[in-house]
Amino acid sequence: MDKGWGVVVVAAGRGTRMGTTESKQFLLLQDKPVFIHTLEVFAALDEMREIVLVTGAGDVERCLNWVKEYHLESRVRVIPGGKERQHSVHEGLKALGTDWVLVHDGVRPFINREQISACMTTVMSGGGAVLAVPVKDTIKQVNAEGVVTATPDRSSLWSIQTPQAFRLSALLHAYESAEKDGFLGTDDAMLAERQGITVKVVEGSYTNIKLTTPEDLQYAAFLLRGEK
Ligand SMILES: Nc1ccn([C@@H]2O[C@H](COP(=O)(O)OP(=O)(O)OP(=O)(O)O)[C@@H](O)[C@H]2O)c(=O)n1
Ligand SMILES: C[C@](O)(CO)[C@H](O)COP(=O)(O)O
Repeated sequence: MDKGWGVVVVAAGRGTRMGTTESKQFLLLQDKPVFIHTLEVFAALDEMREIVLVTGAGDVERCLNWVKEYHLESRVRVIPGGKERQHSVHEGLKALGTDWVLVHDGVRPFINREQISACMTTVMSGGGAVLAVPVKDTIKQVNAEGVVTATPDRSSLWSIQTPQAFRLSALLHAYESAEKDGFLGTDDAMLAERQGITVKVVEGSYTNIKLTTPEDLQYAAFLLRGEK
């Protein structure tokens, strides 16, 4: 029997680039913590059998309190993460018992049901599926002296987002292999690609931003006024 879908929502980072005292996943947008906005999107999907929130060891308790405050306790488990995003995702994957998994950044609160469904549909035809948008700027490779060394063809460049969808067993294997080899990637697909897994992009939206630097907060507030 198919054990369905689970999602790992990672929210164990420190948000160094945001520069706020409070970690960015706990900042309030319209009086609600960023990660709660994110969780609510997944919790509203009936097909999401398991939802695991991964947060800092010292934040588990307050996350559980928020989860209760927003009536998500029957849907969401909270576990501690690790030093890097990859370690946090790995902990989340180990906590799941589903056949399929989505990995999503807790600090991407503008994900929507249609984009999640598109990733789920795509991955079920094989390999992996990641939400992404074509890059809009010209991209240049620049060396340590600030000199341009290459201008890659923009038509083949995509900016990669989350969710990233896989068969759980395949992604777990990729994570174990990366750990054994001491390989650290910046997204989940990189680890799958190392295993020869074909990863497809699913065209998403430029509004599925990752809250990373301070100006993202103003844009997020603007988006929220229009969307929610
Ligand atoms: N050890 C870590 C590091 C990151 N993340 C999560 O991974 C997502 C994307 O990471 P990023 O934007 O880099 O978050 P931070 O690591 O918090 O930011 P920074 O690199 O600026 O410190 C975030 O939801 C973040 O909480 C995590 O769960 N565990
Ligand atoms: C996974 C990710 O959000 C895809 O864009 C991104 O790679 C996370 O990277 P970061 O270095 O943790 O910001």
